[in-house]
Amino acid sequence: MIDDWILRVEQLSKHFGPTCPNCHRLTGPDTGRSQCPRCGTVWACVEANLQLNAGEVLGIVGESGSGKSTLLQMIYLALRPDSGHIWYRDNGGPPCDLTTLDRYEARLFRNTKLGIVYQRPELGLNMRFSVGGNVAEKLLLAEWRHFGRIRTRTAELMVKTELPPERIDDEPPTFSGGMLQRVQIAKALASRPSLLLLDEITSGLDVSVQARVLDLLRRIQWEDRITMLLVSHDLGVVRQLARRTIVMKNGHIVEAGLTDQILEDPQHPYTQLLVSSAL
Ligand SMILES: Nc1ncnc2c1ncn2[C@@H]1O[C@H](COP(=O)(O)OP(=O)(O)OP(=O)(O)O)[C@@H](O)[C@H]1O
Repeated sequence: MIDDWILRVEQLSKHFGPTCPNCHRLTGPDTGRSQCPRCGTVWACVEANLQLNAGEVLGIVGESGSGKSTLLQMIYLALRPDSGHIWYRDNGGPPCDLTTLDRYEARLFRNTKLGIVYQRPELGLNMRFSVGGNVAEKLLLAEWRHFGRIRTRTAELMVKTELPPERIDDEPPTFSGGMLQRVQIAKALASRPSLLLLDEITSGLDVSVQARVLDLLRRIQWEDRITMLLVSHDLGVVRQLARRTIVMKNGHIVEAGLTDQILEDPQHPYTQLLVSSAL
């Protein structure tokens, strides 16, 4: 099981700004800052390491600005890291460093092997396309060419994500908030990705709607054994899905371990604060 990894992130870093010799001393969890007060550089993600095993859900928690989305966007190959590696392997095959892919290879990888769902549906969906059009967009980018098969796959995905298939030609603005998240999930799953990235997908939803989306993800994970990376500022959400969790603060991973253990016996003072505020 230990060796059953599909994604391994090594020393991954990203900053925004010019940098100066004081940056490292003046930023990070000990200082409570991500932004260097001398030169203004934001250290969004610093030397992050993580491993995702096939079929598991890994949670990433941390306050706003701690670097969760930056880390996710680098893994989604939408943001180039400054340094570090993102190793990927299929079924125990030879590892490939995704940071070495050119733009065309990265786009194809993203469209075939990865799916992403955002907090804001307009980031994941084309709001002027119908549900069918959105799923077709993803599948065409993954090099599906047969219209009939695309249509059948869309109807299948709508059933899977508990959307009425007769609404296949309706546009996103006519759906409710919870339904929009399910449309995003349908689109993200279209090409049967190996890894599903979830960025604050239940934030802003009513508690009952949130519970239904989380139930759906739990069922999908159980049925398809799909590997998921779940980003949330809410430990309560992560606890429901993720067996392991990493905690980020000011661009750094400050704690990692089994979610239950983190909740019961948090080690880092910041995690202790997170846990006490979640209780
Ligand atoms: N393109 C950018 N240019 C400059 N700074 C950026 C850019 N993208 C992110 N940042 C900064 O990097 C830091 C980490 O941001 P990030 O969005 O990764 O945090 P987060 O933990 O996902 O927060 P949130 O939950 O609010 O999205 C923040 O200080 C943010 O302002």
